[in-house]
Amino acid sequence: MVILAKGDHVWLEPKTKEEFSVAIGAKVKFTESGRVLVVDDDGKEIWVDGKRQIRHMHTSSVSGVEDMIGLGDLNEAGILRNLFIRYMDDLIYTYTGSILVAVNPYQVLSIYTPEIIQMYRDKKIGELSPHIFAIADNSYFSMKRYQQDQCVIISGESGAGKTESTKLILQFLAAISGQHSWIEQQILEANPIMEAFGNAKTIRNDNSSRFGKYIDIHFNSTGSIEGARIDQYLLEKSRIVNQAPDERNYHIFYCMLAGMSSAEKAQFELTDAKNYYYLTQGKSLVCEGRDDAKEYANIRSAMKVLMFKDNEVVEILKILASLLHLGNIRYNAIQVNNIDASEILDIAHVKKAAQMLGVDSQSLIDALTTRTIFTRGDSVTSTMGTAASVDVRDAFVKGIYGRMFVWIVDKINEAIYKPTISPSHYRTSIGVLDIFGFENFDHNSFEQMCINYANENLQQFFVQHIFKLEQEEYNSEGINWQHIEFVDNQDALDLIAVKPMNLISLIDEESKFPKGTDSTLLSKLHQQHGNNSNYLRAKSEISMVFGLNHFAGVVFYDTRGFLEKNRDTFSVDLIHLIQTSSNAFLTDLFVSEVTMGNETRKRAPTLGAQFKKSLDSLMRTLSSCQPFFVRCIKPNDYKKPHMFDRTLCCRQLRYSGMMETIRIRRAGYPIRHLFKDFVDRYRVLSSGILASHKENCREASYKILQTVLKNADYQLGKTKVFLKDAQDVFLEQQREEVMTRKILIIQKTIRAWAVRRRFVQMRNGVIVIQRQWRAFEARRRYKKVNEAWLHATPSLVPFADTYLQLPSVTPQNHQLPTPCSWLPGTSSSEETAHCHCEDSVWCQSHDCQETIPTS
Ligand SMILES: Nc1ncnc2c1ncn2[C@@H]1O[C@H](COP(=O)(O)OP(=O)(O)OP(=O)(O)O)[C@@H](O)[C@H]1O
Repeated sequence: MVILAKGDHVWLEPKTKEEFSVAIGAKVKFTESGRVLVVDDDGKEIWVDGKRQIRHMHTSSVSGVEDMIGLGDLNEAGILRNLFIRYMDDLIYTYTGSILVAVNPYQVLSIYTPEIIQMYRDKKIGELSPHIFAIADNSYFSMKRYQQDQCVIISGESGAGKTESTKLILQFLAAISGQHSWIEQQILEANPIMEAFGNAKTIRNDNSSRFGKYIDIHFNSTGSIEGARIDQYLLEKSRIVNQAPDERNYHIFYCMLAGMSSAEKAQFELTDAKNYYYLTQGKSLVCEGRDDAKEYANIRSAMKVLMFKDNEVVEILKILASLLHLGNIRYNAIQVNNIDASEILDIAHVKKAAQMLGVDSQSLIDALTTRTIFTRGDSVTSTMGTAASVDVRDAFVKGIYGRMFVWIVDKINEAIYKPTISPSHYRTSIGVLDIFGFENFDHNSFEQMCINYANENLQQFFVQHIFKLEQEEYNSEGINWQHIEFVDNQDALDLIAVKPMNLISLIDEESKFPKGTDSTLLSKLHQQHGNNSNYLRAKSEISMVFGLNHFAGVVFYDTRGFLEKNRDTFSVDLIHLIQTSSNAFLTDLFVSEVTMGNETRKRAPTLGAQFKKSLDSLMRTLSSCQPFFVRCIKPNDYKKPHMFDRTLCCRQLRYSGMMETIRIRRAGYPIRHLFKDFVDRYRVLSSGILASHKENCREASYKILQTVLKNADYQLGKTKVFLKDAQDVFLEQQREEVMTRKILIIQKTIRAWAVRRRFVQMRNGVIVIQRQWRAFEARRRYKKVNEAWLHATPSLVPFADTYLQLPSVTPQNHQLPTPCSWLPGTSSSEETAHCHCEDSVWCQSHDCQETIPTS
């Protein structure tokens, strides 16, 4: 066990090694033989004996640092603790090199005021405390200075604060770049619209974005905003027809029903939210802290700012209303010619939906309850059971909403995107990517695979960038870095989407194959990739699951529903129905399908292919930019301030790829000290080295390294010493040993000095007491003798001459003998002092021969 003293900070290894358990920080409260009492960071008191691993905490981890690259304990535990102690002090932002880690405060902090925006203007990263504004400012500064496009990649899991961070960056850029122009206003106003149609209340986040987005802000040569462009990715469509308990559908539905006037509601034949099946499955109609009616007014005014025409808004509302009416359709199971079929009992909802969609009610009923199959030019119509009918209806609704969402984003882009006038038109941009983080749920489906594929791409991009940064530092310091290796995830990417017969292409192929099912897909995947180390087969043969070894861990995907989700199309009957629609807005949404006719399934690009295409384009854009990374961390699942769930945070840190930064640094020379700091800290290890300001620090550092590490694999750059972890640990140990020895000498000397000083004080005190006491005694005796003499002499005087041969003495001329030299008022610096009194009578009565110590 390490030697510990009260007040020492230590790392306490977890008792059991679970996936996300890491060492916790603790402070020694009490020590006794063989065990110590510590108080850990959660406030728990624990007795630790030799059985539990405990190690010293690096001084940098004790009170936290603003840039975690400077942490001596640059590992998960160190990072976690650093974030924890800062978070508890409301310091939600921390750097890891150039990466900003933002922990969601779940409270409004006064750190985003206009004054703070001004404060962060033209400041380098690290000049002020870490802040999202510092990232925004640096991207703006780099863009202007290097005339290069920039991007900020914001990632994190749901509720971690990505959308808030995106908004803050936009707010900062609008504030510092512009003159409060119309275009800035339009860009900022795009957000409420996108949030209304793409955000919803989930159990993790009351305002969860259910799509990914990339907002590219364009600047002119003077650095003013001249436009923007928004790309959206993978809207969660299943939410429109299905909500988990305590969750809501997209905000727009509730806002619309809460904010519409009665006349407007009557126009769309709408009532209250509680009356719609699509809005009530989660049994959560309201969202705490959100005023849906007020939001509706904001959305409408934002739509005005973004040039949505009144009739377009009406068409959107009409479509939304039609979806709600479609959701209320109930099916009844029946048999037609002994075949399962379904019928719609209450056709009032159908009528309302048909009216809004501009189609004939009976055609709508037919499209929702029957299916047409085309074989060799012939068509056969068959009935559908209730389950199939519900699926068709839901697919219809999802298809309409999904396309309308794309239309709305396009409409926003129409207002805010200004195409370049000529090839010589100067334009640079800052893109902000707010994208779903890595997902691994109990049940993962096709969407999770796409999301995780996107994250694999971003991880690859991130790792390459970080590695590049490392290389840049090594180059600028003149360090040889050739042998540094880093783990990249190219194999996983190859498996998912790059190499021939990759997963996405196999899924695509099977989606287009008429007899393709989820089972046939799974057996093809097994067959093709069964031997790939990144591909995992489920243990049970009947399981519909396969696993992928992602950079952040293994995820198992359930293939049930894969093909249907990937096809992302709906029945030919519905396409035909739309073709007949008098609602131009609706037919416009389906223009590509309508022109494709019966070939939809074969020719329409699948969801996987679309996603891959847009992701490839995104990656190309990002690759041409100078990137900044913001990793948002959700501190707890309860949306509460000052609550830090270590396991949850550890998982996010691992998934965020931050550990990869650490791994890359570890592969090289992770520990760097400026020469000056190195000399000041380790000069005790080599004799004859003075304080840094009196030395040539590079030479002094080399001398120290030679003394302690001899010719080990360390390097000296131009300004820093580059060390391996183990070397740093060894140096620290050596320093501790030397310091312990020196401290012992200092302690010994100080203790001896203190004891000696106390002894001398006491001895001097004793002498004073002795002296005073003896003086007092002497004076008392003298007085007694004197009095006795005075009494005795008058009675003896008459007989003096006759009987006694005494000198003639009278009371009048009587003189006292002189006191001894050691009486008060006399002093001597000699070792011993003797009485020098000449009066023998007096001296004998005072033991004048006694030796008196004087020091
Ligand atoms: N910097 C912040 N200051 C105050 N509150 C914040 C901050 N960041 C996030 N929050 C709070 O956390 C909530 C969730 O944040 P946000 O919507 O940005 O998460 P997200 O990562 O975008 O989630 P999702 O992926 O579900 O969209 C916000 O509604 C807000 O209440």
